[in-house]
Amino acid sequence: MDHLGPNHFLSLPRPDSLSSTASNVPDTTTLAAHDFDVDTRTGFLPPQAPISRLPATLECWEVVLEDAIASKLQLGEKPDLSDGEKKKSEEWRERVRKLPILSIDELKNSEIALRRAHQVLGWIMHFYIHSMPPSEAICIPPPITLPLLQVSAQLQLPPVLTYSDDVLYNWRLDSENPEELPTIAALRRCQISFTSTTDEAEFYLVPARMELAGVEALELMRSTMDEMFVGDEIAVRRITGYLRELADVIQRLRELLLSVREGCDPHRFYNDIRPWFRGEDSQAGRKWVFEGIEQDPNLVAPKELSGASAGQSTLIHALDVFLGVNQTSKLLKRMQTYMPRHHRAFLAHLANNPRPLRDLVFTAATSDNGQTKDGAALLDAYNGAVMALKEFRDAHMIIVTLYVIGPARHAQKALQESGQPIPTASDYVQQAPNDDTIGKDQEGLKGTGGTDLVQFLKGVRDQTKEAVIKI
Ligand code: HEM
Repeated sequence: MDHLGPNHFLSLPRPDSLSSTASNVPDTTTLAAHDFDVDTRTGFLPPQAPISRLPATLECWEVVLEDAIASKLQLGEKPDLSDGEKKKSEEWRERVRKLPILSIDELKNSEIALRRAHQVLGWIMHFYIHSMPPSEAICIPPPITLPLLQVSAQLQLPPVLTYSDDVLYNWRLDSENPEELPTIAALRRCQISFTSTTDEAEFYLVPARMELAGVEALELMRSTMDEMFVGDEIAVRRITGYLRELADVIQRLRELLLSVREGCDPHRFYNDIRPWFRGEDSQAGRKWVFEGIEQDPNLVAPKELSGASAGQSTLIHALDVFLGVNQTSKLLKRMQTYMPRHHRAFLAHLANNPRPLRDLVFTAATSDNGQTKDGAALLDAYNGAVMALKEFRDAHMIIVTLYVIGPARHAQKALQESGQPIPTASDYVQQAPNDDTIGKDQEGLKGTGGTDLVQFLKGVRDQTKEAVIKI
């Protein structure tokens, strides 16, 4: 934490979130709610490289994670695992079970150390679960259960790898200078990965670069909101300009998204990388049992755990909220609970804007019993930004087809030919039980063509398009 200024809110002593009503504890939560942990230069990414080591007393977590990476643990579901690989993986899991149960008290004063602990413990847990043979029950041992659940409670995050663990706080710079800000060009290395491949690193770095490109969008949102406060004719003209710029930024986000094809091979991604960060809800009903949870009466067993997804990127949700796109998918909403709480607060702040952009556009475009020139230009700029977001989602569907649906069909065909059981659609999309958008029909969920995933993404894309204002 040394590199953050002493007045940065993340440097202040943090209250124990489980006992924040104590009168002698400084309440920094209000302060945090004002700051939102959004940097004017780096947006939702932290301005300085995340720490890469926990305090010395927790070193054994770092070491056991390093071991997993160095020994190239394989997915337990791989059909062609050698006896040596199986043994190596069982021995590593044995080491995890024998770890001491360590206290997290030392971390409680540092948001940044807590983040690293969530990341390291989450990564160990995913290695543990997904290196197991698929026939075994999933029991997470107490040395992981207790600190992971305690750290997660402090951060108000679910005890599972999230987008913040694998993207927001998972990069490093080549520079020796800890003050150096990340740039799109400089983001070339991640901190932790399952496979140590450049494909996996690119899968994390592409969205990180998008977060940086999105800083301009956040700035445009802020300027727009300032102008909306004024609300006169000049403000309308300025907002028109900002919305045109916003459409360009979204267009750049689209190009960056498509650039994932340059560094990440779709079949390697689908077969070797993606299975590692599956959550409990993509495990065909295999429950995750958190052993030892009863040892801490403050802990509660999580109800549902989805794997990490860029769907948890606050930036994309912020674009929806700002433009007034009415997203009704419960899955999309649920993804917000996987975001850092300050970023969730940022979304809530945007959503509670007393002067919604759409209202202004509608009023300006319909005033004077007809379209004024300025009103018509604003309407055009607004619709342009909405359509840019729709085109971003079209591009995202191309990526999902290339990286998930295509390889899934390929794998399914190979399985059919080999006579083995066919996977369910839960392999393709994180399920939200009773979600309004996906898989109402359980038969549909059992389909193997990824149709539910397509329906979900199409639904979100179509709702974006519906935000276009027609007068
Ligand atoms: C190879 C790259 C990618 C793949 C394979 C992929 C796959 C998926 C999948 C399967 C979903 C459905 C929900 C889930 O299972 O999590 C999803 C949703 C989503 N992804 Fe991606 N994704 C990729 C890259 C990205 C990037 C770089 C971003 C932007 C930072 C992004 C943003 C989203 C968003 C916002 C959603 C929620 C649906 C929406 O708002 O349109 N994805 N993605």
